[in-house]
Amino acid sequence: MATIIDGKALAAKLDEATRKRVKQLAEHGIIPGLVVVLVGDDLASQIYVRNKERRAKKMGLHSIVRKLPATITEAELIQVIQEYNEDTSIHAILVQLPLPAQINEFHVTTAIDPKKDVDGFHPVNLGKLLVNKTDRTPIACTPQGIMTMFKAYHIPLDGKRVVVIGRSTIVGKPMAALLINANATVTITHSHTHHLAQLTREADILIVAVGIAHFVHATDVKPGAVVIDVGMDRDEKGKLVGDVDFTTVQDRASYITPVPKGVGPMTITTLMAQTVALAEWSGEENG
Ligand SMILES: Nc1nc2c(c(=O)[nH]1)N[C@@H](CN(C=O)c1ccc(C(=O)N[C@@H](CCC(=O)O)C(=O)O)cc1)CN2
Repeated sequence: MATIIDGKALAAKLDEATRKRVKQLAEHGIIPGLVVVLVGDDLASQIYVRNKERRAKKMGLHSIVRKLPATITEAELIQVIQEYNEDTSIHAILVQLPLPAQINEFHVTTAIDPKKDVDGFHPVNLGKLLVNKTDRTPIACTPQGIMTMFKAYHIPLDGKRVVVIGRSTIVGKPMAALLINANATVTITHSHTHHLAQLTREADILIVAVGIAHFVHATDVKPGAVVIDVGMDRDEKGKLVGDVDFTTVQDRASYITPVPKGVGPMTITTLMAQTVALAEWSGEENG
């Protein structure tokens, strides 16, 4: 039976450390400022943004949620981002994804000042990650949160075979770069990958970010593998479930993340920590 990686408990522990850093910054008159831009009325995004706002306030951050209509043009949205690029009380800018179809995600993420890009999606920050120059560089929160889980649970990466299912900019690609930088042997797979199960069955660590409920079954997993579930799906009864069939896979894996209370809380915790880091880095530059 696998050890369940408790993302919620780990997140609470890390939040404590971040809260201490917020207090230290306050002694220097700095309150880390985070703006979350929410475009449109996607229900899941509204929930995630509300959770982020709650956590930010609990941490003592200066938190703004900027809600914009689904009909906004790309140029108007970029103008809003520029407003926050110039606002010295804001250290971190996050545009909640997905965006409405008329807006090009790349244009929007590129409009964010790389020094305020708390999501790490700006090409400058992604590029630094790729060349393993990550000092003072924000990194995509979900993959970074997963790396923190590996460290906390003493899961070795050096020389391990890792299979990532999913090639998104939010998870798959930065996850692969982080793992390569940690000397793992990484295979990224996606919807066009042939014979996927052959690959997943060879993985020491399997990271699943595909967006399909219970996509991975016990027979897809190597006995003793570490299984990380990034999915946030609904089953036929509307219950929140992951991309991994937890009930059967937990008997085969050595470690497994649940959904909820696995990777999700670590994403928000990493967002808080990175907001504080951006404020610290900006304070060092200005002081
Ligand atoms: N700009 C970004 N947009 C999106 C990101 C992102 O990292 N940056 N990631 C996802 C959504 N996401 C954060 O925005 C996110 C999703 C879920 C959770 C979470 O804590 N989930 C809970 C369950 C919540 C529930 O009950 O619905 C859990 O797993 O326990 C955190 C963050 C897409 N957009």
